[in-house]
Amino acid sequence: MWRRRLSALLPRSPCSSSAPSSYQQQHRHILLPTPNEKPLAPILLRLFTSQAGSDGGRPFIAFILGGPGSGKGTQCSRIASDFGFAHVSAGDLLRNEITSGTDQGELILEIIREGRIVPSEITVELVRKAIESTTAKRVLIDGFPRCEENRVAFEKLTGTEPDLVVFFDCPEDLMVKRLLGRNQGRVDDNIETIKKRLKVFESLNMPVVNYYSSKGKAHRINATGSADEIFEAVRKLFSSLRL
Ligand SMILES: Nc1ncnc2c1ncn2[C@@H]1O[C@H](COP(=O)(O)OP(=O)(O)O)[C@@H](O)[C@H]1O
Ligand SMILES: O=c1ccn([C@@H]2O[C@H](COP(=O)(O)OP(=O)(O)O)[C@@H](O)[C@H]2O)c(=O)[nH]1
Ligand SMILES: [Mg+2]
Repeated sequence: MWRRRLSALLPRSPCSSSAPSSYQQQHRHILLPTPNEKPLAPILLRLFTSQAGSDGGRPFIAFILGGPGSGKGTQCSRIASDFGFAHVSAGDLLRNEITSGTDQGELILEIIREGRIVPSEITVELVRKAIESTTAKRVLIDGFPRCEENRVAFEKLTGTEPDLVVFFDCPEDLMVKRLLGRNQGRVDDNIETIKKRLKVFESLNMPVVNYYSSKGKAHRINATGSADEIFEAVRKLFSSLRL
């Protein structure tokens, strides 16, 4: 099921930026069913949980979403060590392509430098391979899908949907502050690129969160406290899963 041809499956609309409407900007939290830190659909969740991670089938898959600097990577490391998940960071997979100097590395660097979204053909393949090559029964996909086209491409290629989606909700000023203090020498952690990434987040990432919210799969976590405080909410959510 993982080996269908991706180019034939991609939807027509690419992941290009378009400005969010002022309604979307002002009401993005309302688009989520109920802002809370509890599972929105425990019954559905159990249903999916029982289908994943067993008998050589696919692992349990959790998409971890949120704006740049919302703390996805930080919380994923903690979930991985406390709940036995493999941590697949889409951004790290793309950066590995750059550092290993693959054919697509230059294109990826250019796109990341500009805060845009790498074509689905590239990212979905990297994510699929990472999921396939892990022996873990539970996998966190950190920072993917980044747009509706990514989501559709992933779901068609793999024939599967995530079992769980976590959305780290954080105000922009806090995300900017964290990114400017990240100090990892990233080409995209400068104020010009950060502004572009925030626009891309609102216009292209949020529709993915809203899509999964409408299906009762997305769980909003308030990402404003300390990393410890946020992880308390995360721990509650993951403890409630039947893994
Ligand atoms: N709750 C928090 N409070 C303060 N700083 C944080 C918190 N969570 C993460 N950070 C820091 O903010 C920066 C961005 O966090 P990171 O986990 O890389 O976010 P993301 O993967 O969403 O971009 C990092 O330097 C990280 O150490
Ligand atoms: O599925 C993905 C994940 C990342 N990126 C690119 O990689 C950058 C860094 O992503 P990462 O998730 O590492 O950034 P974070 O949100 O964690 O700061 C993004 O801005 C995009 O340019 C992408 O195109 N598709
Ligand atoms: Mg990250």
